Amino acid sequence: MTQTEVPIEVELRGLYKAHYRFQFLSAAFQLGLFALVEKEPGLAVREIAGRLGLKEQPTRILLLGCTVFGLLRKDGDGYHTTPLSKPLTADFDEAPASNIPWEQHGIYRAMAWFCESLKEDTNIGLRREIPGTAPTLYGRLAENPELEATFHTMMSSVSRLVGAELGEKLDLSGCAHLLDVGGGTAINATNFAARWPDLRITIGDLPSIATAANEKVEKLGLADRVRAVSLDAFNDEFPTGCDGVLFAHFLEIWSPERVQALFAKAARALPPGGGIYVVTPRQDDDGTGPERAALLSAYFHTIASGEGMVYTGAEYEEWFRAVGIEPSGRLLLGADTVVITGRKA
Ligand SMILES: C[S@@+](CC[C@H](N)C(=O)[O-])C[C@H]1O[C@@H](n2cnc3c(N)ncnc32)[C@H](O)[C@@H]1O
Repeated sequence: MTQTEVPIEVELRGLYKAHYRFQFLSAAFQLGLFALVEKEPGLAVREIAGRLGLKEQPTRILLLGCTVFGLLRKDGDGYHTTPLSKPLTADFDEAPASNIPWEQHGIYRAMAWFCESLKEDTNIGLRREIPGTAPTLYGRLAENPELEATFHTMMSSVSRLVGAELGEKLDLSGCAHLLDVGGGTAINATNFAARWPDLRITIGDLPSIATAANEKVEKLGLADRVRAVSLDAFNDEFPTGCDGVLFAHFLEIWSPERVQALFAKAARALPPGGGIYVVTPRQDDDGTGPERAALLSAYFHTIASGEGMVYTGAEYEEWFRAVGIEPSGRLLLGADTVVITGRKA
């Protein structure tokens, strides 16, 4: 072992104690510790306890963990934020901060059912931990408005991260009317509408989301070109009249069979020459990464749907060909998102 190598026991501990790390992070964030210390650098234990409304010993425990994990720096008796915690001191509706409430309230307990979900080949985590009766997370969120708001705050912030780049880089010059399947609260649609002034967009999503999307689009004065309709992508045929179909952060939720059925539906709805655009987290064709593909795959399987995962570009392209769509390229966005494009022959 060289001087710089981490002993195997320590590396393993990082994995089997990972849940403690998250709880320090989450508790400090929920209590407003990072924002407080950013505003008043150098506060000592007793002052922090007073400001947070905690007793002194629990405060010491929290500060100890935050210091150990590099979230705070202790200088004399005073605490300071670090580059790691600074992004968590403001902009709570933006990533990375927006991820923490969702991980705490939506994911954390449910992911403890990962092994059972693998064995049963379905989303046991959702069934055991998220109240309601719907078989997928999206249906169950409609039964839990507070959690639904937490999810959409997180999802919108993630979409905004890649959305601006997507709006800039994806060439929709040949598209007159785009169908945005599972389009959510119109983040992508509003970016595209701004970039392509002649483009019309129809968002198809579940009823409560379509209503929220229309409210947003109206506020932005885009209602003449962007409309959301209630669409159950699996049980309804796609609206006709579109010459492009977008699936953004949607297909990885579902099984290969369902993805192929959606591609067949898209191919039926498109005219010859029509475009198809799949925006998805990237999995390398050789199945070795990246890390985000593994994390999201576990989430889709254990919680979101019990049937999806992050698929490779090669799989999507094979499924395109099976329904008469010719793959036309891959566009990388940020570190780990890809747009896979195709054209109906
Ligand atoms: C992960 S979000 C992606 C939202 C948006 N496309 C984006 O990139 O931000 C998945 C979306 O699929 C919608 N959805 C789930 N099941 C659906 C179904 N059966 N038909 C249509 N939309 C559905 C959800 O309501 C949610 O808005």
